[in-house]
Amino acid sequence: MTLELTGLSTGYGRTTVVHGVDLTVPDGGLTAVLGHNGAGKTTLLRAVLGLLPARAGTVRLAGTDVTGWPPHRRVRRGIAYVPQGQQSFGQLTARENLQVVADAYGAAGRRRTDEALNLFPALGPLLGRQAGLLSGGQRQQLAIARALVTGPRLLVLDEPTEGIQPNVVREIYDAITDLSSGGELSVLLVEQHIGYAVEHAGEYLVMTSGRITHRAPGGAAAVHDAREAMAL
Ligand SMILES: Nc1ncnc2c1ncn2[C@@H]1O[C@H](COP(=O)(O)OP(=O)(O)OP(=O)(O)O)[C@@H](O)[C@H]1O
Repeated sequence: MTLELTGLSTGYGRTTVVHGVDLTVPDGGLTAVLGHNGAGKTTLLRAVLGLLPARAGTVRLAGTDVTGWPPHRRVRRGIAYVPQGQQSFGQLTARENLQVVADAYGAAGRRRTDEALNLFPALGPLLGRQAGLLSGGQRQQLAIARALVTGPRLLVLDEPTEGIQPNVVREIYDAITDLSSGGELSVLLVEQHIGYAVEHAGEYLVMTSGRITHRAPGGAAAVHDAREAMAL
């Protein structure tokens, strides 16, 4: 599902944090937003989800202007959001974390649970373990798997590899790439760590102090330029 932001501004109280952002995630595409701490990346995602109102500009999903829509309506339209910090229900097992979502979707939920577990095979042996006892990387995989059980058409990921060891980062990116290359799911990704994100992105954007200061096609050859743009 395409996402198009035009001139999007948002913020908190009297402070505008995100200024006039133009961004597109094409159908089945992966767009990455890079930026240092405090650049406004999470704030941008909150406006995409409708958790913060737009102060200017528009948010379009599959061509529909959803700028005034509340979050639950956007979710019904097909957005799934995985916030920063590998959140899960810590007291529940990994299996129960998936089930609470799957139950709302009946047979489709069960089928999508199986698909998500195929995508993250490391979770299989851990299903009986309390989510709070999983490692950060395992919890992140569980959080993405749970989002997938909703059957999204646009997956919004906030720093999915923060604090996660490199081999697990690779597993997570392999899964994300599998998903977006299937053509049915679009991905909007926020990252501080550049390598994998730029390599896998169709387009990447650098955000500095709430503004997009650089944008270019992604790919392995683009990683060097992205690092330079981030260093400016
Ligand atoms: N709930 C809030 N109320 C007021 N200001 C906030 C709130 N959340 C974030 N901010 C401010 O908005 C600015 C952007 O924060 P944001 O979390 O969007 O940055 P970020 O690029 O996602 O950073 P990080 O990479 O550290 O997560 C910061 O100056 C931050 O202090």
